[in-house]
Amino acid sequence: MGMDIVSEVRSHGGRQLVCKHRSTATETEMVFSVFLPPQAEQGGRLPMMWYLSGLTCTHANVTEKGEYRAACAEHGLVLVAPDTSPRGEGVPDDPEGAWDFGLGAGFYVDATEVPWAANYRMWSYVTAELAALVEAEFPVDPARQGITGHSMGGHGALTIALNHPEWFRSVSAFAPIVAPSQVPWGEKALGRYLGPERSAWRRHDAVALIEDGARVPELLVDVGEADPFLERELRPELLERACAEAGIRLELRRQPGYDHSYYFISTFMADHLRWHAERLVGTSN
Ligand SMILES: N[C@@H](CCC(=O)N[C@@H](CSC=O)C(=O)NCC(=O)O)C(=O)O
Repeated sequence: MGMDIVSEVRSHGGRQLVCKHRSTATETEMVFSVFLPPQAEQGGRLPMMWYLSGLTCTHANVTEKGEYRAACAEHGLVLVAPDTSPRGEGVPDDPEGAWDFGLGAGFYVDATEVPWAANYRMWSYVTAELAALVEAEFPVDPARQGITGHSMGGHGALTIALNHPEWFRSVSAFAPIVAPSQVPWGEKALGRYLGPERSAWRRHDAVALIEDGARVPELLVDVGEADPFLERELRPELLERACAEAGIRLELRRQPGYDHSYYFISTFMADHLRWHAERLVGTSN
């Protein structure tokens, strides 16, 4: 373990860091960002949020455009934003250079297929390696974690939480891909990373996980009604139906006029963080 701080800036009374480390999961150097709110300077361990990003993103998209720091400082939340794939020399990419697979598109799975399996291990990277590194390096309370994400990262947040509900007290998503097995982005990615046997995809598909019995108590999901990906790739109605049948409390908010961009995400970011803070802050184990 171990990491280097690449940059540090003061913001909202706290510290915005960008860090890098050598990952044993992906066998590459990985970069992530961490916001430490002002409360981190008072000692003690703080509740933390994971933000998982979408296709084409690095840690930088949400760090620069997500507008989360004021809310994190208000509520005393640490926010960690990982990259979305391994990168660097020798890491394979989509053969056609498409933006929905390969670099920037790790889909939060551990690939089993050649040539992806060597580096595309974002499930292990986020859930085990980075989680342990963050706990070792920063004043976070692992008993008070929330998770959110956008689009492919919303898929990651939902599937990680549904596989490990005991790790998270709160789960939300912005415009998530809720059923990758049933949409073009997901069929392409899961087919290539995990192979053609669709039963192996189910633990990486939020709707399939719920159909198979996975449970979280409640979910907050925002989607934009003007999102060009809504009907073909995101399909929130499938999550709505699965949650209704499973008895999961889903607050699905269809936001009129909003698209898929960080203009949408940043509009509702403070609202999500307040919702998480209500479940994370001021409570003990
Ligand atoms: N081709 C475009 C569109 C890619 C895009 O919209 N990416 C989204 C995530 S989509 C699902 O996971 C995104 O977050 N983009 C980054 C941003 O800063 O907006 C492109 O290449 O940009």
